[in-house]
Amino acid sequence: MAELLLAAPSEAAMRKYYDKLAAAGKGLGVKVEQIGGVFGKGLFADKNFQEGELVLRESMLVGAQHEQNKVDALVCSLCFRYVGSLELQIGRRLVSKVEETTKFHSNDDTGSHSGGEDGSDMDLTDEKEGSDYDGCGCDGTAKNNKNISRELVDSLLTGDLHLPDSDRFPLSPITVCPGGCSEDVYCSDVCADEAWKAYHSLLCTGPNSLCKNKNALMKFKDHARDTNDIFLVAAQAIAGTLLRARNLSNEIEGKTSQKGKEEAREARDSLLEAWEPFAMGHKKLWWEAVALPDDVNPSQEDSFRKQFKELANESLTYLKEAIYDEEYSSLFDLEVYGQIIGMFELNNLEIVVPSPVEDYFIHIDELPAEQSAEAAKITRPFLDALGSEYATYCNGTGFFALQSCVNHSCRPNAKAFKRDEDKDGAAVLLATKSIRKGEEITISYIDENGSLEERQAMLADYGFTCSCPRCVEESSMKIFSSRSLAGMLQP
Ligand SMILES: C[S@@+](CC[C@H](N)C(=O)[O-])C[C@H]1O[C@@H](n2cnc3c(N)ncnc32)[C@H](O)[C@@H]1O
Repeated sequence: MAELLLAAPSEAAMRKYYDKLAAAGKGLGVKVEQIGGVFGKGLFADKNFQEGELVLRESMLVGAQHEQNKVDALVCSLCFRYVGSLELQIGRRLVSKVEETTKFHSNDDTGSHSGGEDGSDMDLTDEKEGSDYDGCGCDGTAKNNKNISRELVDSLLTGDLHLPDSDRFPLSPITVCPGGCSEDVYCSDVCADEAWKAYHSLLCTGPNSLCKNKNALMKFKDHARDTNDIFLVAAQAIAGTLLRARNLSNEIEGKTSQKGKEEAREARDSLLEAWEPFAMGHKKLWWEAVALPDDVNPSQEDSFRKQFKELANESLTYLKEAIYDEEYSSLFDLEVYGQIIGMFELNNLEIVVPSPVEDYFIHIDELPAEQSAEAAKITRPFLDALGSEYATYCNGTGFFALQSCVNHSCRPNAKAFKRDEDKDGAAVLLATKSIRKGEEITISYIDENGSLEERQAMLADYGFTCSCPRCVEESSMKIFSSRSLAGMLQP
């Protein structure tokens, strides 16, 4: 049965799936076509696009914010929109800094802040001469930061301190997880409900979770956080497929009363249908897809790949303990797990959502001089305490049905670009030149300004040798010129 999940989909199945997406209004004006050869399938224009026009805006199928980014940005777990308030976003970031400072300067007498009575002209920092982070063992970027008191940070967290003009940057109030876990928050009931139905009901560690072994689930999550958070995205794919397959089976069961063999066939058909979005993605086993880092000796390649396989096996063992379902056992096959993660490795999109915190400080800076100076009396200490990290964005990784079909070109006609209205985790592509109906839509996975050799080296990390028209032209020019040179050198 696992072989069925691992098999490449037929062209007819592929066409049916992408036509279904088009009928559902996904990717208006584009279509997926089989190209063949090294290119596999690609995304094509189904109408003419002008330069600068939106080509694609698509929500992710599965995805997660990077674990280490969670303190920098509190976002909806489903759509990645910032939530809460600006004060909360800033306060959360500063808590960890205060903790770091307390840890490393626990013997310092930094005192409490000395503010004016009304708070309007107070010096909000706890800065002490020479008390910057220098030499405290924090990371390099923190060296520019200035200290701030825990009380002030708390006033941001509790909402007691309202920053000037922050209401111009409203964020959606936090919607908590319906399962009662504190790991995931949402921007609305709609997102909370969608995530719950799509995968979270099985991956929630809260009291209402449908996971049968929360202890194992917690171990699975800890393992992913300690090793590679791509496992968390893979778990969404497995849990989502499982939930969809169960629902489809229930629907069929409702229509028929046949038992035995028929039931087994229903389970298989439901699983294959539920697996469809992942069946379509370009895949390779993860431990075979990861590029060999420069610092690993090629003679060690086998053991390097074995370690990745072992890591995937550990992760899958925990996940199995947590949510295994005998009826859909093939979903928990190591090769299937390896293919899912490999698919993310080859197709994933790094998601970046610009921060309202950055927009806010820019806004304060750009206010008329007097207003800006007045506001800065309150905001400057927070900006100083945040240091260069004030502009840190939300980032994560996601898998998208249509965007994952876009091939690379060193002479692309589109680019991934977030417009002002794209303050979420959607994938957005804009045309960088006019694109005619029927033309393939391509983006550059790398900085395409380098030489042929530089580009090929960068693309080696993506696991393929580029065969785009520019590379083909430049390679043949190179062959031609080296042949001419050889001819000239011949006696
Ligand atoms: C994100 S996927 C693009 C969709 C893919 N062609 C498919 O069939 O699903 C990236 C993979 O497409 C292939 N590919 C994309 N651009 C290519 C290029 N310029 N030259 C050769 N292969 C390319 C490589 O196999 C690469 O790993």
